[in-house]
Amino acid sequence: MNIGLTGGIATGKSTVSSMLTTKGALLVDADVIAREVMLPGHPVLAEVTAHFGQHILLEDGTLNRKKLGEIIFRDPEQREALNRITHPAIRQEIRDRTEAYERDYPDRLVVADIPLLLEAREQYSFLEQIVVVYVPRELQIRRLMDRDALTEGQAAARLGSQMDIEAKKKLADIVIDNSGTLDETKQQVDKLWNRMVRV
Ligand SMILES: CC(C)(COP(=O)(O)OP(=O)(O)OC[C@H]1O[C@@H](n2cnc3c(N)ncnc32)[C@H](O)[C@@H]1O)[C@@H](O)C(=O)NCCC(=O)NCCS
Ligand SMILES: Nc1ncnc2c1ncn2[C@@H]1O[C@H](COP(=O)(O)OP(=O)(O)OP(=O)(O)O)[C@@H](O)[C@H]1O
Repeated sequence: MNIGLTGGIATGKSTVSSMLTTKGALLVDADVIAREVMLPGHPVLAEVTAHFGQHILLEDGTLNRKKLGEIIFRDPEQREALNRITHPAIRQEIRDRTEAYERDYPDRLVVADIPLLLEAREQYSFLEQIVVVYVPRELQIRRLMDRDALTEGQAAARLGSQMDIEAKKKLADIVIDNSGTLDETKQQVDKLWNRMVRV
């Protein structure tokens, strides 16, 4: 039993996924996997460095995330190049971990938190229900600016790197509206839980 949890940048996926894990769900987090493939020694980081150059590394050989982010959030061609290198490995790992959890824990709900799920829906056909965590664009920009101390321009560039949140909402099986209080979001999460998990 699984769900794919998605939304736009800073719409509240982590907030919702932690509410679900508190209730007993198992989490597969695409951002965590994306960080793992960028660790020194991983072949994906080697390929990224071969494409972008040594200057995207810090002196200790780890990825300079700020620098790579500055390149790929403003240049669509470079972003696509990065996606072509990183996404196949990230997707495979998400699928392997989701299926392993389902096999080992058949009674638990497995939540795969994947920011770019709907940008590549056909690659994620193993996910049963798509849950979109939604807030209107203006609130998304404001929360992103506050959380990551970004200017409005930087925040808008990040939003522009992803499918629009209104389009994602239309593709959802289930929508969680996170524009209210955390308590209001929690109530929707409880409802989703009761619908998915037979206790
Ligand atoms: C570019 C990188 C180094 C920037 O790192 P940084 O620490 O600043 O951001 P972080 O990794 O926390 O990502 C924050 C959010 O940005 C968005 N985002 C990240 N990469 C992308 C991308 N290629 N396209 C669109 N949005 C993206 C996601 O919503 C993500 O949740 C990093 O995001 C990265 O390695 N991206 C490539 C892998 C990827 O696509 N990850 C996202 C989904 S699996
Ligand atoms: N209902 C809410 N009310 C107020 N602030 C909220 C609410 N939900 C989330 N936030 C805040 O908004 C920001 C974005 O939330 P969160 O980090 O969960 O988003 P995300 O979708 O996981 O982001 P990313 O795409 O970058 O991984 C955080 O600073 C979080 O504390």
